[in-house]
Amino acid sequence: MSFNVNAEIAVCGGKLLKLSHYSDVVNNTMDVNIYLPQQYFTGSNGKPIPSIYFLSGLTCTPQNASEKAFWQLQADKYGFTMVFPDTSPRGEHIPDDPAYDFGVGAGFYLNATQEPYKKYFQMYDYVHKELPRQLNQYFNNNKNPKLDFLDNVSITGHSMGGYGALSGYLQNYHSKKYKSCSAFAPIVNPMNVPWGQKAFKNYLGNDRLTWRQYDPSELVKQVHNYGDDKILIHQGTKDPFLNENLRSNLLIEAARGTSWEDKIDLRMVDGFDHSYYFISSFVPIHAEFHAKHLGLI
Ligand SMILES: N[C@@H](CCC(=O)N[C@@H](CS)C(=O)NCC(=O)O)C(=O)O
Repeated sequence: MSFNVNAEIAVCGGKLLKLSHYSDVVNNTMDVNIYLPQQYFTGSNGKPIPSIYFLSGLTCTPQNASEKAFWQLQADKYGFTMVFPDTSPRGEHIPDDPAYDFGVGAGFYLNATQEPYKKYFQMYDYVHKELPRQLNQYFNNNKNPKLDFLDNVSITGHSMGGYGALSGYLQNYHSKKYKSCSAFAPIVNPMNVPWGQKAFKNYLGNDRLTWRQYDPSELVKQVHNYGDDKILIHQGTKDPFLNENLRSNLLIEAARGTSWEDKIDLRMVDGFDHSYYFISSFVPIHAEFHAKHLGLI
């Protein structure tokens, strides 16, 4: 398994690598950006450098967050690597939809079971399994890890990617795959909102039972929080998608009476919209939250 280095860009104290590689699970070439913090170059006291995976929202490539979220300053401050995966496979041959909310740029971080999507849209296995394995192999040659992509890792994301982070964290909660999870303006209950219903119906079929394995508001009822773990969420009050598609209060309601009650720290922030102006404003708080769980502070 190998990566092509398409660009190596000096940012803050480290380097942003724009990579592409072949994914066997999505049967396609995938782009991914990695920010290596300054500690990678100056030394991290012999400890492997942990990673945070940032899952982006609808229409995004790995570039949006790399250019506009300002994670790099935080990565240098605490000493973690950032991984920015793409939101779907891309290319003329990838089944798409005329609208921005489905198909290319809208993989919804799940494993499609329906034609014609299932051959390529296996984004759950890609993000949570194959990509970390391939990164480990490429950067560490499977020994003496200098960069930790597998064990001491956390996950976050925005909008569709916020849902992807919550869903992936909860689905892998019992194996402690992720040390912590946060989200910016996530779709918290995809089964019950238009963006999610369109995606789940087309990728997973009409049987709503199969949708539940991915829905954060269902997963909080199924997955027991045995470790007093908290999830951090920021949501802007002037987000144009809040009332129809994001509906963050539904997660709080779903968690009521479960082991996640009072464990979801939803912070409604006055006047913020859905954009990277909003995301970048709260990245420092999320960075500190994850840095604590990754043992960096
Ligand atoms: N108005 C957007 C709707 C989609 C959207 O707002 N996407 C968010 C994620 S859900 C985003 O991050 N867009 C790219 C950006 O702001 O850089 C479009 O049609 O492109």
